[in-house]
Amino acid sequence: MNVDEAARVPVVIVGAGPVGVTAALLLARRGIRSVVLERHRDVYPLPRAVACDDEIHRILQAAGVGEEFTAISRPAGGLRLLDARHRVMAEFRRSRRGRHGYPQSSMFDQPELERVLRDALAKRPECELRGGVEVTGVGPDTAGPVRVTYRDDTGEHELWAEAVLGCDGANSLTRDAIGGVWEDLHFEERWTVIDAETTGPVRCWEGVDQVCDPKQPATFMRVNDTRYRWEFRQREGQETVRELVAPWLPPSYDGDFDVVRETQYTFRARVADRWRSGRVFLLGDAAHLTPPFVGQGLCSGLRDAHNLTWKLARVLQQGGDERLLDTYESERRPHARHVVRLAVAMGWAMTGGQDGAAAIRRRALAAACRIPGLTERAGRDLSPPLTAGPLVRRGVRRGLVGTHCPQPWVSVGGRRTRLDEVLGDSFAVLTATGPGPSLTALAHGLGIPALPVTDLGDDGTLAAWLRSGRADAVLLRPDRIVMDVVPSGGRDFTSTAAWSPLLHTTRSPVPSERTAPKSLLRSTT
Ligand SMILES: O=C(O)/C=C/c1cccc(O)c1
Repeated sequence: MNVDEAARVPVVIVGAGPVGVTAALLLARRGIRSVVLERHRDVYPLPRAVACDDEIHRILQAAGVGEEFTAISRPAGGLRLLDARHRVMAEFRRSRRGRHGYPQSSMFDQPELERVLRDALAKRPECELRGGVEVTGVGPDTAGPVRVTYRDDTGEHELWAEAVLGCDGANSLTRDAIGGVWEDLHFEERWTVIDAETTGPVRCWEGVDQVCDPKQPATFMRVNDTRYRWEFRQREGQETVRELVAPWLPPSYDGDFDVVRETQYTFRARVADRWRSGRVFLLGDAAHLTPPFVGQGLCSGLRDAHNLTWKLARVLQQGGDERLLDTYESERRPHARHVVRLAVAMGWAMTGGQDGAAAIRRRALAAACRIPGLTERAGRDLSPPLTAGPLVRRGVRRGLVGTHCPQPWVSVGGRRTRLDEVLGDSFAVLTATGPGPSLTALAHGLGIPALPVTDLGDDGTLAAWLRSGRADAVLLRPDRIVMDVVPSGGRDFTSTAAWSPLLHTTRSPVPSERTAPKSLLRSTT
């Protein structure tokens, strides 16, 4: 293999959409350089994704743009299912303060989010964005660096990367390059998506409405002060935009109403059958396509970026165990598949059948949604715990393992901040009371903080959370997912022997931007 040394780069990211740029930022904050290759020269100006959940806001915090995202987003009230006459059948309320420390659901304009991400990228010396280029080849993936070829105005070029992240969307060239094919989860419908600006009195609430009318299923939401999104399943002899949106406007409304975008989409439910070949990975729409009915398409992509980047950084920079990389697909694929299936189920509730049985099913759904607590549980389950694996050590009880640690505000050294800022970007142990000698030794050996939650000055969230999982301590991964627990009354983690080899590295870590404060690391000695 003839590798041009001047063209070597640790990571090539194909695609500068939100997933690709977030991945670049997350790698940069761990000191990993990347080149991002993008077809368009600038941010694509039209709206697409409009919603995300609090886990995603926390990921954006990890990427360094949490506050910027707060500034361009607004908390959303939740999701309602309406019948054909727009009467509320069920309501899934979202809190303004979710477990991740942010509103459980937020609305935003995708070009604004992309601008925030690109501005952050431009400030990173570790990242280089090459816009206006067409990627022409990835791989083949053999031992050693992966060749990526691309074309621009000046001709053909190549890069040699330690790893390639294919964030190149539904028609991914990277997916083809690794021989990935779609698994079809059986949903395919043509919908019209309308984004409009108006200062008129649009009939709406603070969340998303799904109109469960098999004759004309529709989605509606307010995105910001003057921007609205409608989605309608296409039907024979479709009406004009003004006819379609008429039920949301006063009769004979003749004020301002500007259609920012009207487009036809085929909503599909698909998951790629493989997400990785050697050091080539698929993320975002290259790996999964989610109908938009639960607002999770982009969320899944950003979860991919968060899941993969800490593992990749550990392998590339610290000589971490290659088996860490196997866990990307084994953790993310079932999770994304679950979310796609949820979206399909929602689509079914909105569109499924016009016969008597379908009407009864819809009434049963509405009745079920009135059972106290059910809608909250349904809301939480949008992002299920990770399935068990080498980095998710689940024993007999499911408990906290595979779930996220909540992120309350904490006070450390007189400074009030969010928990993740204190824990840093590495592993961490949280204990209900002071860590005993064996946990102290373990944390010290791994160079990670071991913190009694009683020292963190939060509002009791963390202690209550540990109690709820009957855990005396948890081992948190860098993505803040619980990897293992010390059960109440136990002395040690349930399966240290199984996971500890995966945590050891052959090189000392390059300090990440969010290294836990020295004072906290000292508390383990
Ligand atoms: O479940 C929620 O809070 C939001 C759901 C959502 C968001 C955006 C678009 C949708 O069709 C659903």
